[in-house]
Amino acid sequence: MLDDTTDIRSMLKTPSLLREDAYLAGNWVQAGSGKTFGVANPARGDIIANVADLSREEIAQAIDAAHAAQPAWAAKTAKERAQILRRWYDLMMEHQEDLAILMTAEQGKPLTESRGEVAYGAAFVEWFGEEAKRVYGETIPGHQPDKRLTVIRQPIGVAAAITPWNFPNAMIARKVAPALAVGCSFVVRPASLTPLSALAMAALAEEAGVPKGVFSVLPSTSSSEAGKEFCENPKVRKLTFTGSTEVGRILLKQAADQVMKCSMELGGNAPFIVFDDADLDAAVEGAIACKFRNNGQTCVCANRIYVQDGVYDAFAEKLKKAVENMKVGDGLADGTDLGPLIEPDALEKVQEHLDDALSKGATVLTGGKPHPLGGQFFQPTIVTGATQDMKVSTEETFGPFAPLFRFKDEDEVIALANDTIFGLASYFFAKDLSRVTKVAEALEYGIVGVNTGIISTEVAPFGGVKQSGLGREGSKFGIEDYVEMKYICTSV
Ligand SMILES: NC(=O)C1=CN([C@@H]2O[C@H](COP(=O)(O)OP(=O)(O)OC[C@H]3O[C@@H](n4cnc5c(N)ncnc54)[C@H](OP(=O)(O)O)[C@@H]3O)[C@@H](O)[C@H]2O)C=CC1
Ligand SMILES: O=C(O)[C@H](O)CS(=O)(=O)O
Repeated sequence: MLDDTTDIRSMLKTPSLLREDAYLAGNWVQAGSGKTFGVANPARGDIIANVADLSREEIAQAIDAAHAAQPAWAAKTAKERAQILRRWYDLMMEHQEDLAILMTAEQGKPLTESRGEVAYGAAFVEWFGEEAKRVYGETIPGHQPDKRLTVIRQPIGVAAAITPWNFPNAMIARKVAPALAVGCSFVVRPASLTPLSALAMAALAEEAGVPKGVFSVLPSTSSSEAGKEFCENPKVRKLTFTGSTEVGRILLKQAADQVMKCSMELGGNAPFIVFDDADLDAAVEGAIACKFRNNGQTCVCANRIYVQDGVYDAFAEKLKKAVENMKVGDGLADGTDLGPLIEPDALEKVQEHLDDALSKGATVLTGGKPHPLGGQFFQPTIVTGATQDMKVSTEETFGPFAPLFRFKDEDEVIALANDTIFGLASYFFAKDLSRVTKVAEALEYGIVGVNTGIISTEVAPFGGVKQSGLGREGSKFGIEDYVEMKYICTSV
């Protein structure tokens, strides 16, 4: 374990961005119970902050405030809301370094990735500030001479969000930005492992002029209590969740009682396919980016790597060389490519998938055990001889584990790739135009990366099919989940 416990606050240009109070109805408050919970640095093990641990009653107070503040926020013009969102974007980018340091300190990803995530999250705020001004309606030719038909789109009301630890800024920004853009109010309960990024975002939103009550960040250790309040409180009109499919199911069941509008960004199990006509160097570059971003802790990362027989050995050798060049270490240290896993359970999951693969005939090509740094560090690992009966074929590893599968032809690999309950992201590398067209159409996924391992951008619709989710986030489509369509039939 690294023993450097440099105080994170001293690393910040604006130390006040490290907030330990909750942001509730426009006020910075401690929990009424006085309870707090520790936020650990996954690389060093030390506690870097003690954050207010709100009760369900306090979460309900934030919902009341959001409900009271929403009409005035919606009554602002789209341009007025857009200007505040633009100011928020500018502030996030002005404080990018501090937000990145806070993110690496609480989540572990390398500082370079944290900087990228801050810019990615801010880009949603910028994008939806612009989209705010384009929430158009329609007129429809009347069905009778005296009828005038119009369709308008209005903000749905109070939106409530539960977000994961792996992208503690962008997963909130991807939700709060469209919500505020159209005139909704928004409350979020961030993952208890990573509340600091969310609280820093709130501090900048407050500075940007988001009115009191319109946006609340509600840290708590009882995620189930927060989820129940969000699903059962009649003032909440919309639930948006990013996290595992398992928890998504729980929330959907809870939300059913109120027939609540839900957006679900859930788990994945991405296939990454290398055909024999692929540019192998590009495929290796794509595999590194896709598999090892955030140390493999992303829902869109390659979970299964399928390589056509003719290029299997060449690809494996090239990938091995690239992986062995990656530096494992503290995300705050220069040159780190791979940080720690978020918590001990995550390391155990990687070990479990590795052990299962080895027990079923796989062979370690590189890595294959916890890293000498100890703690939550694990060696980036490649195994060959992976087969469809292994756990990694049905479960998300969420770590630096790359299993290589062989395949013979297109039909075989499409069947293998689609053989999962998930359908979020998929990737393949090939040159033949006919093959690219056919395979992209045949993959049962919400997202297909062709000759690239990174697909994430605010301008495109992000989301899954099958049990990877409901709805889309980002792009012009992302705003739909925060408006209700109203049909007006006027007799003249
Ligand atoms: N499709 C997508 O865009 C994404 C999907 N994911 C998926 O999420 C998983 C990893 O993230 P992880 O955070 O561990 O996922 P979890 O689903 O365990 O947690 C996600 C969030 O839900 C909260 N939560 C857990 N149980 C409940 C409950 N019963 N009611 C309400 N909230 C609850 C957690 O709180 P706490 O942890 O504080 O207890 C956390 O804030 C992977 O499967 C990954 O693929 C992650 C990110 C993006
Ligand atoms: O949680 C995730 O894994 C993110 O949705 C991935 S991305 O949007 O950063 O690609």
